[in-house]
Amino acid sequence: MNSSQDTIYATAHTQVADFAFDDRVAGVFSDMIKRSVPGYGQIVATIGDYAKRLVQPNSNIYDLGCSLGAATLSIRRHIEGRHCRIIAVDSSEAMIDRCRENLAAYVSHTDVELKCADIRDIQIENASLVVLNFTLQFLPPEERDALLSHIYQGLLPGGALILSEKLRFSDDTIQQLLDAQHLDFKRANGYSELEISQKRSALENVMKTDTLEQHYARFTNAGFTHANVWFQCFNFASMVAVK
Ligand SMILES: Nc1ncnc2c1ncn2[C@@H]1O[C@H](C[S@+](CC[C@H]([NH3+])C(=O)[O-])CC(=O)[O-])[C@@H](O)[C@H]1O
Ligand SMILES: O=C(O)C(=O)Cc1ccccc1
Repeated sequence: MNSSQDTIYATAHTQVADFAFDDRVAGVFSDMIKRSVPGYGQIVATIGDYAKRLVQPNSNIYDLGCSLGAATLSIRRHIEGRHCRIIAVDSSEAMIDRCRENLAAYVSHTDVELKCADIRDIQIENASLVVLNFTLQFLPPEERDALLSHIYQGLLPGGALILSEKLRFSDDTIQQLLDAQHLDFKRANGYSELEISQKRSALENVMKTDTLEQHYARFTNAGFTHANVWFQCFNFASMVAVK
Protein backbone atom coordinates (compact mmCIF):
# COMPACT_ATOMS: atom_id res chain seq x y z
CA MET A 1 0.00 0.00 0.00
CA ASN A 2 1.23 3.53 -0.80
CA SER A 3 3.50 4.79 1.94
CA SER A 4 4.48 8.36 0.88
CA GLN A 5 4.97 10.52 3.95
CA ASP A 6 2.16 12.85 4.97
CA THR A 7 3.50 16.43 4.93
CA ILE A 8 0.18 18.05 3.90
CA TYR A 9 -0.01 20.38 6.92
CA ALA A 10 3.77 20.78 7.43
CA THR A 11 3.96 24.29 5.94
CA ALA A 12 1.94 27.26 7.18
CA HIS A 13 -1.28 27.98 5.24
CA THR A 14 -2.72 31.49 5.46
CA GLN A 15 -6.15 29.90 5.47
CA VAL A 16 -6.66 26.20 6.19
CA ALA A 17 -9.26 24.76 3.82
CA ASP A 18 -11.77 22.12 4.96
CA PHE A 19 -10.31 18.62 4.96
CA ALA A 20 -11.12 16.68 1.76
CA PHE A 21 -10.26 13.19 0.54
CA ASP A 22 -8.63 14.51 -2.63
CA ASP A 23 -5.71 13.21 -4.67
CA ARG A 24 -3.13 14.66 -2.32
CA VAL A 25 -4.65 13.06 0.77
CA ALA A 26 -5.19 9.74 -1.04
CA GLY A 27 -1.49 9.69 -1.98
CA VAL A 28 -0.34 9.82 1.66
CA PHE A 29 -3.39 8.31 3.36
CA SER A 30 -1.79 5.07 4.50
CA ASP A 31 0.93 7.00 6.35
CA MET A 32 -1.53 9.63 7.63
CA ILE A 33 -4.00 7.24 9.20
CA LYS A 34 -1.34 5.04 10.84
CA ARG A 35 0.35 8.06 12.42
CA SER A 36 -2.96 9.69 13.43
CA VAL A 37 -5.21 6.90 14.72
CA PRO A 38 -3.94 4.87 17.67
CA GLY A 39 -4.81 1.22 17.17
CA TYR A 40 -5.58 1.53 13.46
CA GLY A 41 -3.36 -1.42 12.45
CA GLN A 42 -4.79 -3.65 15.13
CA ILE A 43 -8.35 -2.68 14.26
CA VAL A 44 -7.85 -3.46 10.56
CA ALA A 45 -6.22 -6.82 11.33
CA THR A 46 -8.97 -7.72 13.82
CA ILE A 47 -11.70 -6.87 11.27
CA GLY A 48 -10.25 -9.81 9.31
CA ASP A 49 -10.63 -12.04 12.37
CA TYR A 50 -14.25 -10.93 12.81
CA ALA A 51 -14.86 -11.72 9.16
CA LYS A 52 -13.50 -15.24 9.62
CA ARG A 53 -15.91 -15.78 12.52
CA LEU A 54 -19.02 -13.98 11.23
CA VAL A 55 -19.12 -14.05 7.45
CA GLN A 56 -21.78 -16.44 6.16
CA PRO A 57 -21.44 -18.44 2.91
CA ASN A 58 -22.97 -16.81 -0.20
CA SER A 59 -23.51 -13.49 1.58
CA ASN A 60 -22.45 -9.90 0.91
CA ILE A 61 -19.91 -7.88 2.88
CA TYR A 62 -19.90 -4.09 2.74
CA ASP A 63 -16.84 -1.89 3.38
CA LEU A 64 -18.36 1.60 3.50
CA GLY A 65 -15.78 4.37 3.10
CA CYS A 66 -13.13 1.86 2.04
CA SER A 67 -10.38 4.44 1.25
CA LEU A 68 -7.37 2.42 0.04
CA GLY A 69 -9.02 -0.92 0.81
CA ALA A 70 -7.25 -1.85 4.04
CA ALA A 71 -10.34 -3.43 5.67
CA THR A 72 -11.43 -5.13 2.44
CA LEU A 73 -7.98 -6.70 2.04
CA SER A 74 -8.00 -7.86 5.65
CA ILE A 75 -11.49 -9.40 5.25
CA ARG A 76 -10.77 -10.98 1.86
CA ARG A 77 -7.77 -12.93 3.15
CA HIS A 78 -10.01 -14.67 5.70
CA ILE A 79 -13.05 -15.67 3.65
CA GLU A 80 -11.71 -17.40 0.54
CA GLY A 81 -14.00 -20.22 -0.62
CA ARG A 82 -17.16 -18.90 1.06
CA HIS A 83 -18.54 -17.60 -2.26
CA CYS A 84 -19.07 -14.12 -0.93
CA ARG A 85 -19.03 -10.73 -2.60
CA ILE A 86 -17.38 -7.70 -1.02
CA ILE A 87 -18.88 -4.35 -1.97
CA ALA A 88 -16.32 -1.64 -1.23
CA VAL A 89 -17.58 1.93 -1.52
CA ASP A 90 -15.95 5.34 -1.37
CA SER A 91 -17.02 8.73 -2.73
CA SER A 92 -13.43 9.79 -3.45
CA GLU A 93 -12.30 8.86 -6.95
CA ALA A 94 -8.67 9.31 -5.90
CA MET A 95 -9.14 6.71 -3.14
CA ILE A 96 -11.03 4.28 -5.39
CA ASP A 97 -8.32 4.43 -8.09
CA ARG A 98 -5.61 3.55 -5.57
CA CYS A 99 -7.84 0.99 -3.88
CA ARG A 100 -8.26 -0.83 -7.21
CA GLU A 101 -4.47 -1.08 -7.57
CA ASN A 102 -4.05 -2.32 -4.00
CA LEU A 103 -6.66 -5.05 -4.49
CA ALA A 104 -5.06 -6.15 -7.76
CA ALA A 105 -1.73 -6.67 -6.02
CA TYR A 106 -2.99 -9.85 -4.30
CA VAL A 107 -4.48 -13.02 -5.78
CA SER A 108 -8.03 -13.82 -4.63
CA HIS A 109 -11.08 -15.77 -5.78
CA THR A 110 -13.48 -13.52 -3.85
CA ASP A 111 -15.36 -10.94 -5.94
CA VAL A 112 -14.82 -7.34 -4.93
CA GLU A 113 -17.17 -4.76 -6.42
CA LEU A 114 -15.56 -1.33 -6.09
CA LYS A 115 -18.01 1.54 -6.23
CA CYS A 116 -17.27 5.24 -6.38
CA ALA A 117 -20.48 6.38 -4.69
CA ASP A 118 -21.98 7.98 -1.62
CA ILE A 119 -22.59 5.38 1.10
CA ARG A 120 -26.05 6.89 1.61
CA ASP A 121 -27.03 5.69 -1.89
CA ILE A 122 -25.95 2.06 -1.52
CA GLN A 123 -28.44 -0.81 -1.33
CA ILE A 124 -27.56 -3.16 1.52
CA GLU A 125 -28.83 -6.71 1.07
CA ASN A 126 -27.97 -10.26 2.11
CA ALA A 127 -25.21 -8.83 4.32
CA SER A 128 -23.39 -10.85 6.96
CA LEU A 129 -20.85 -8.10 7.71
CA VAL A 130 -20.88 -4.33 7.26
CA VAL A 131 -17.82 -2.24 8.11
CA LEU A 132 -17.78 1.49 8.79
CA ASN A 133 -14.12 1.92 9.75
CA PHE A 134 -13.82 5.63 10.63
CA THR A 135 -16.39 6.71 8.02
CA LEU A 136 -19.62 7.52 9.89
CA GLN A 137 -17.93 10.51 11.55
CA PHE A 138 -17.77 12.23 8.15
CA LEU A 139 -21.53 12.03 7.48
CA PRO A 140 -23.67 14.98 8.57
CA PRO A 141 -24.80 14.02 12.11
CA GLU A 142 -28.50 14.19 11.21
CA GLU A 143 -28.01 11.53 8.54
CA ARG A 144 -26.31 8.92 10.71
CA ASP A 145 -29.46 7.34 12.21
CA ALA A 146 -30.96 6.63 8.79
CA LEU A 147 -27.78 4.94 7.56
CA LEU A 148 -27.61 2.67 10.59
CA SER A 149 -31.28 1.70 10.24
CA HIS A 150 -30.69 0.98 6.55
CA ILE A 151 -27.70 -1.23 7.43
CA TYR A 152 -29.71 -3.09 10.07
CA GLN A 153 -32.46 -3.79 7.52
CA GLY A 154 -29.96 -5.27 5.07
CA LEU A 155 -28.22 -7.56 7.57
CA LEU A 156 -28.99 -11.27 7.80
CA PRO A 157 -29.86 -12.71 11.22
CA GLY A 158 -26.53 -13.09 13.04
CA GLY A 159 -25.00 -10.45 10.76
CA ALA A 160 -22.79 -7.75 12.27
CA LEU A 161 -21.77 -4.13 11.91
CA ILE A 162 -18.27 -3.04 12.88
CA LEU A 163 -18.21 0.69 13.58
CA SER A 164 -14.93 2.48 14.35
CA GLU A 165 -14.98 6.15 15.31
CA LYS A 166 -13.13 8.96 16.97
CA LEU A 167 -15.09 9.71 20.16
CA ARG A 168 -16.11 12.84 22.03
CA PHE A 169 -16.77 12.79 25.77
CA SER A 170 -19.41 14.75 27.67
CA ASP A 171 -17.13 14.79 30.74
CA ASP A 172 -14.74 17.73 30.12
CA THR A 173 -11.94 16.30 32.25
CA ILE A 174 -11.97 13.01 30.31
CA GLN A 175 -12.31 14.87 26.99
CA GLN A 176 -9.22 16.96 27.72
CA LEU A 177 -7.18 14.08 29.11
CA LEU A 178 -7.82 11.63 26.24
CA ASP A 179 -7.43 14.37 23.63
CA ALA A 180 -4.05 15.29 25.18
CA GLN A 181 -2.98 11.63 25.02
CA HIS A 182 -3.99 11.53 21.35
CA LEU A 183 -1.96 14.67 20.61
CA ASP A 184 1.06 13.06 22.30
CA PHE A 185 0.56 10.01 20.07
CA LYS A 186 0.69 12.30 17.01
CA ARG A 187 3.80 14.09 18.30
CA ALA A 188 5.49 10.75 18.99
CA ASN A 189 4.75 9.84 15.35
CA GLY A 190 6.60 12.92 14.10
CA TYR A 191 3.81 15.45 13.58
CA SER A 192 4.78 19.04 14.52
CA GLU A 193 2.60 21.46 16.50
CA LEU A 194 1.88 23.29 13.22
CA GLU A 195 0.77 20.10 11.46
CA ILE A 196 -1.41 19.12 14.41
CA SER A 197 -3.12 22.49 14.72
CA GLN A 198 -3.65 23.04 10.99
CA LYS A 199 -5.16 19.58 10.56
CA ARG A 200 -7.38 20.20 13.56
CA SER A 201 -8.74 23.36 11.87
CA ALA A 202 -9.24 21.49 8.59
CA LEU A 203 -11.30 18.79 10.31
CA GLU A 204 -13.41 21.11 12.44
CA ASN A 205 -16.29 21.51 9.97
CA VAL A 206 -16.17 18.08 8.35
CA MET A 207 -15.73 15.59 11.19
CA LYS A 208 -18.31 15.85 13.96
CA THR A 209 -17.70 13.20 16.60
CA ASP A 210 -20.36 11.51 18.75
CA THR A 211 -20.15 10.25 22.32
CA LEU A 212 -20.27 6.53 23.11
CA GLU A 213 -23.73 7.12 24.56
CA GLN A 214 -24.89 8.54 21.21
CA HIS A 215 -23.48 5.52 19.40
CA TYR A 216 -25.23 3.06 21.72
CA ALA A 217 -28.52 4.97 21.41
CA ARG A 218 -28.17 4.89 17.61
CA PHE A 219 -27.57 1.12 17.59
CA THR A 220 -30.70 0.60 19.69
CA ASN A 221 -32.68 2.97 17.51
CA ALA A 222 -31.67 1.08 14.39
CA GLY A 223 -32.87 -2.21 15.90
CA PHE A 224 -29.67 -3.76 17.23
CA THR A 225 -30.11 -5.54 20.55
CA HIS A 226 -26.43 -6.52 20.96
CA ALA A 227 -23.68 -3.91 20.81
CA ASN A 228 -20.42 -3.17 22.60
CA VAL A 229 -17.04 -1.50 22.28
CA TRP A 230 -14.42 -4.16 21.51
CA PHE A 231 -11.40 -1.83 21.22
CA GLN A 232 -10.55 1.57 22.62
CA CYS A 233 -7.36 3.61 22.77
CA PHE A 234 -7.80 7.14 24.09
CA ASN A 235 -10.55 8.84 22.02
CA PHE A 236 -10.66 6.17 19.30
CA ALA A 237 -12.94 3.16 19.55
CA SER A 238 -14.28 0.30 17.53
CA MET A 239 -17.69 -1.20 18.26
CA VAL A 240 -19.48 -4.33 17.15
CA ALA A 241 -23.26 -4.68 16.85
CA VAL A 242 -24.97 -7.96 16.03
CA LYS A 243 -28.47 -8.50 14.60
N1 LIG B 1 -20.70 9.98 2.24
C1 LIG B 1 -19.64 9.22 1.91
N2 LIG B 1 -19.78 8.24 0.99
C2 LIG B 1 -18.72 7.46 0.63
N3 LIG B 1 -17.49 7.60 1.18
C3 LIG B 1 -17.32 8.57 2.09
C4 LIG B 1 -18.36 9.43 2.49
N4 LIG B 1 -17.89 10.30 3.42
C5 LIG B 1 -16.57 10.01 3.58
N5 LIG B 1 -16.23 8.96 2.78
C6 LIG B 1 -14.92 8.29 2.68
O1 LIG B 1 -14.67 7.71 3.93
C7 LIG B 1 -13.28 7.53 4.09
C8 LIG B 1 -12.91 7.86 5.52
S1 LIG B 1 -11.35 7.20 6.03
C9 LIG B 1 -11.77 5.48 6.13
C10 LIG B 1 -10.62 4.54 6.36
C11 LIG B 1 -10.85 3.16 5.82
N6 LIG B 1 -12.18 2.65 6.13
C12 LIG B 1 -9.79 2.20 6.30
O2 LIG B 1 -10.13 1.22 6.97
O3 LIG B 1 -8.61 2.46 5.98
C13 LIG B 1 -11.20 7.60 7.70
C14 LIG B 1 -10.43 8.80 8.04
O4 LIG B 1 -9.88 9.45 7.14
O5 LIG B 1 -10.35 9.10 9.29
C15 LIG B 1 -12.61 8.43 3.04
O6 LIG B 1 -11.92 7.67 2.08
C16 LIG B 1 -13.76 9.22 2.42
O7 LIG B 1 -13.59 9.49 1.05
O1 LIG C 1 -5.73 13.17 12.62
C1 LIG C 1 -6.60 13.28 13.47
O2 LIG C 1 -6.50 14.11 14.39
C2 LIG C 1 -7.80 12.45 13.47
O3 LIG C 1 -8.66 12.74 14.21
C3 LIG C 1 -7.94 11.22 12.62
C4 LIG C 1 -7.96 11.36 11.14
C5 LIG C 1 -7.14 10.51 10.40
C6 LIG C 1 -7.13 10.60 9.02
C7 LIG C 1 -7.94 11.52 8.38
C8 LIG C 1 -8.79 12.33 9.11
C9 LIG C 1 -8.80 12.24 10.50
